[in-house]
Amino acid sequence: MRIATVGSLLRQLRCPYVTGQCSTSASPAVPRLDVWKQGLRGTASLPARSSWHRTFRVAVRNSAVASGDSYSTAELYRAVEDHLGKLSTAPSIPSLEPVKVVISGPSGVGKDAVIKALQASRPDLHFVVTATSRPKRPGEVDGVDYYFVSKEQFEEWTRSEELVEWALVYGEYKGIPKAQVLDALARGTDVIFRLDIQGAQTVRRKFPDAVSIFLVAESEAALVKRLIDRKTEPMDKMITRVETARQEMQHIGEFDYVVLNKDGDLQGAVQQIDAIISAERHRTHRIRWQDSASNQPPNRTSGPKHMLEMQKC
Ligand SMILES: Nc1ncnc2c1ncn2[C@@H]1O[C@H](COP(=O)(O)OP(=O)(O)OP(=O)(O)O)[C@@H](O)[C@H]1O
Repeated sequence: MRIATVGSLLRQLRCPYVTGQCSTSASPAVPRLDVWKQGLRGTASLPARSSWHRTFRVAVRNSAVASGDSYSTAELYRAVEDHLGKLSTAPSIPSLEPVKVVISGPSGVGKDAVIKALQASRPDLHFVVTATSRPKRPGEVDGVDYYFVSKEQFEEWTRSEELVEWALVYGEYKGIPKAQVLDALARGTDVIFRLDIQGAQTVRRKFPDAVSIFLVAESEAALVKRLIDRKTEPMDKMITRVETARQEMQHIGEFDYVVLNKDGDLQGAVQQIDAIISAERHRTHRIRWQDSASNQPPNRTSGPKHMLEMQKC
């Protein structure tokens, strides 16, 4: 039996030096290259369903020997490096650009409820804490649900441009302090914004790559029932909210996704939002390639000359 190293075999099998026949086998599971060169016959089997550099087996036979031989993983790994140059151990995904997610929808649809439930299941996300001048509702915690600040303090922040966005909504200020957002993004943490329609428009203008989700109830009637049950608004304010909600529904088309927050199925809405965030996290344009100024994956196609030659056969 005549045994060659994989490297030397492949060198011998290079197509330009082959005299005689060069063909791939008919079996799609194990493409095979049969080569005759003078007195030597070589067979390279390339298992197609596994990572070829780990399982690549080469049996070399001269015309007198019927069976092949196999090599250890380390030998094969070395042979592959021999052939293609040093294999890179750099991570395939160096790092990912964090996702900015805007969750919006009409008043009473359940933005706060959804975000609270999402917080419990996704502690890895940064949930932007909005600052507001409205009074605290029972059960709300300063710094957790909102930063509750005075109108004077809020106006001072707007003057010193310390807010990503802000608005006067139903006579109260609401806005997002800048520092927490920039800090989270710098740490590579995904950021979730909870915003009304107006705020969502501003944030999308400032962060055009933000992913926006519009939350809806199953009907206008269901939305009003939620507002009534919440017992936080007097009748005149509630009517204003419902009127505004009608106008806000016209903006659905500006958003990337719509999620139904069905009555009694808060978790269903949370799961859908979770799935959207996960999918968005895996978009290829979020990969930050560190070894290229153009943010492109490194080019590793220059090495495998023999493989390319084999494919040409
Ligand atoms: N899927 C649901 N099923 C039943 N009730 C819900 C659901 N989602 C939210 N709610 C209830 O509806 C009411 C309104 O929800 P929430 O306060 O979260 O709305 P919101 O969109 O944040 O409103 P606003 O913009 O006015 O602050 C709350 O009492 C909440 O508990």
